Amino acid sequence: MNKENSVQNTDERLPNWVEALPIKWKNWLLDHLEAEDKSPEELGKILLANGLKITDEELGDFKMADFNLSYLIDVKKNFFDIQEQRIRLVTYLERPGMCYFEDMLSEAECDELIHLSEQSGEFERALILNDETASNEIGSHRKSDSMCYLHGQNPLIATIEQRIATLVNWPATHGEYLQILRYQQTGEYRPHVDFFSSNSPGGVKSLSYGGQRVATFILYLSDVEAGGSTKFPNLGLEFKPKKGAALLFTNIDILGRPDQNTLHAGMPVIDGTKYIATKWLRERAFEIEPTKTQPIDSKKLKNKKRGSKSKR
Ligand SMILES: O=C(O)CCC(=O)C(=O)O
Ligand SMILES: [Fe+2]
Repeated sequence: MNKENSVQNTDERLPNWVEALPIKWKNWLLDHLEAEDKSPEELGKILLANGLKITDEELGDFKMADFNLSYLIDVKKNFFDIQEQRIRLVTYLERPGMCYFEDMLSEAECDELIHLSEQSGEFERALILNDETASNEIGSHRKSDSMCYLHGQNPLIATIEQRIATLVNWPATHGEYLQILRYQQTGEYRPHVDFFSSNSPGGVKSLSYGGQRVATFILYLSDVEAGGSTKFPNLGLEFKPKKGAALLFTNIDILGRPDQNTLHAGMPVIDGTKYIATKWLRERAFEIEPTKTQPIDSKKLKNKKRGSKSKR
């Protein structure tokens, strides 16, 4: 085949990321699309495995079009050694993509994160997004306190963000600020989904900050005497909080569409206090202006930004 022609005749139905490929790789891909029974995504993976370098921005819709659990985690492996921590992959589900890890954080890290968060004096009643008004409000179906940390705000946060990023092969910048939640007795988060709807003012506003929440990563910072599990009613699955463990689940299906099967709840705490940290992975880099931030209010985040600069 004439290489020049093959480039000009690019099939309009091909995903956008094909256009971003260097000419040599693009020709290879077009040739193989004709000759083999493989999708562009499968061929794209072969290119990546063979040394193709492409920026995250260019890769954007490739990730979305081909998003599944194996994109984030090599589930053949039983453990991952990252930053002197041996993280054990205990169990996983293909669809929706879900992984349960133990020893994601050490006991000392869990204790330090709880201590730092309590000491900050920043815990406030957690808010929920009102899809219609696009504002964040107190709601009876979310009863917990929350606070959050900016990217790399202190060495512990930087370490945890980097560990998550390495584990799931997703840049730390492409995630929301790490949120800490505290549920006291009777605290709960009734069934909800974490993805945003593109049909509501609230969803559209949230999507404008870095795109969809492609996955949720929950770190369990404490054991809880009774109650407090994370329950997926459509899947018949329930995870009890275990100090240092973590749960990863994808919020979109393999075609990039929000997955209703990810409906989940933080069940009422019956005895004890439940602390978790949540990192939502976004399609793109996440950075929001202090005045637009959620759930902490603007003044606090401004002070935090000043504070974190002077401390560094
Ligand atoms: O508390 C839990 O186990 C789940 C938390 C949760 O779903 C959330 O913060 O979005
Ligand atoms: Fe959630």
